Amino acid sequence: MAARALLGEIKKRAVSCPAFRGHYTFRHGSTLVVAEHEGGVIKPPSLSALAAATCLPDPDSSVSVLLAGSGPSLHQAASHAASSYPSISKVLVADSDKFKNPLAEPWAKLVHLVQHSGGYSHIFAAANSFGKNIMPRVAALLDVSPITDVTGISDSNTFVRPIYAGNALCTVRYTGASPCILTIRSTSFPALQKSVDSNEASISQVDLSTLDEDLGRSTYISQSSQGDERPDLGNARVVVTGGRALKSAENFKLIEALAEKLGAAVGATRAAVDAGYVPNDLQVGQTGKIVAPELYMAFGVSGAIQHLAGMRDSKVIVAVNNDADAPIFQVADYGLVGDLFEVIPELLEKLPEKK
Ligand SMILES: Cc1cc2nc3c(=O)[nH]c(=O)nc-3n(C[C@H](O)[C@H](O)[C@H](O)COP(=O)(O)OP(=O)(O)OC[C@H]3O[C@@H](n4cnc5c(N)ncnc54)[C@H](O)[C@@H]3O)c2cc1C
Repeated sequence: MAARALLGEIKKRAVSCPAFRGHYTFRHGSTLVVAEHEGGVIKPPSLSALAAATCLPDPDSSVSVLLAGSGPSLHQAASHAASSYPSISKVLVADSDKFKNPLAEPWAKLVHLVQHSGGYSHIFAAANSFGKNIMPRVAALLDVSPITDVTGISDSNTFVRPIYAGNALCTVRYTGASPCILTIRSTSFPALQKSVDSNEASISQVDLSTLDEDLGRSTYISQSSQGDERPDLGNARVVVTGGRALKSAENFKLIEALAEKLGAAVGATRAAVDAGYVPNDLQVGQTGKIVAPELYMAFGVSGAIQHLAGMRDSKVIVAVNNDADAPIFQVADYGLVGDLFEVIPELLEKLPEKK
């Protein structure tokens, strides 16, 4: 590629990637994205990891995506990925019951196997429960140090990640051996969009004949999550969160009723989770989920630093608290000093019925 065209291509990538913070440097290699799928499509957090992978400023690099599991939905997801996203050059499919559930041991061995044959320079996954479960084990098997929770990419070896519960951003340079393993904060990289142009990435089956038979000691038992009628907390456009002030699981139903009316996901503080009002998969914060919805409504939430770490990137924050000095008001765009037991019933009464 002529130098001018090459530079143009790199600039184009930089412009299309909002989290690209860097200079135009070169790398040589290819990238693997370990992705989750559901219902025949790649899940949104993995699409964010794919978007991040396209931010690496090397026009000659290729992005492969690894999908694993079994059944028709795996193959549907592979065809969909291969035809919908021009930035994907190859889809690798590992079809086996061993990967039906996201258990870290078999998945890590799979990624290790794929890395062995592909020699990727970078391996990406979302920093959600899937990526956080699998990638540290992959890094240990490959004897490299992972960089977690990346929010920005400066160049192919330099990344930005939050520290001190999101109160500071740290720029880190990876100087270890290949591959560079990264987990990506999905809220910092808008999910890769489907293209109207048709794409024909190749689809290949991963040869599992050399996969280690000993796939670890963990056994999958079951998975429970919020009902299908509610949007997923990590990707919802609106989140309604309740804190300790709700006082009981029974009262927390007020938050659920409001979320229902707004078509929102329900969130909770750790204090509300610890008190048993709601299960811990609803916790937002440093040790819970990181969310960045268009609207975040917090009721009876003090705004502890560990909670803010999980929601401060929300576009509009609304807080209702009966203490005018509550720290949540420092990050809120709209604040109401009031009693949530009066405010929520009034909102429920005045908001129109969900269509
Ligand atoms: C290592 C570590 C990790 C943590 N991780 C997380 C995390 O991921 N997520 C998280 O949320 N926390 C986390 N925490 C806990 C965090 O420090 C706080 O304790 C927690 O967020 C407080 O929850 P809260 O706001 O519901 O409760 P409180 O701090 O008790 O606040 C309740 C608020 O409700 C208001 N209030 C009371 N009654 C009413 C009423 N009737 N109407 C309106 N307002 C009312 C009060 O004024 C108060 O501001 C972590 C702590 C540690 C040490």
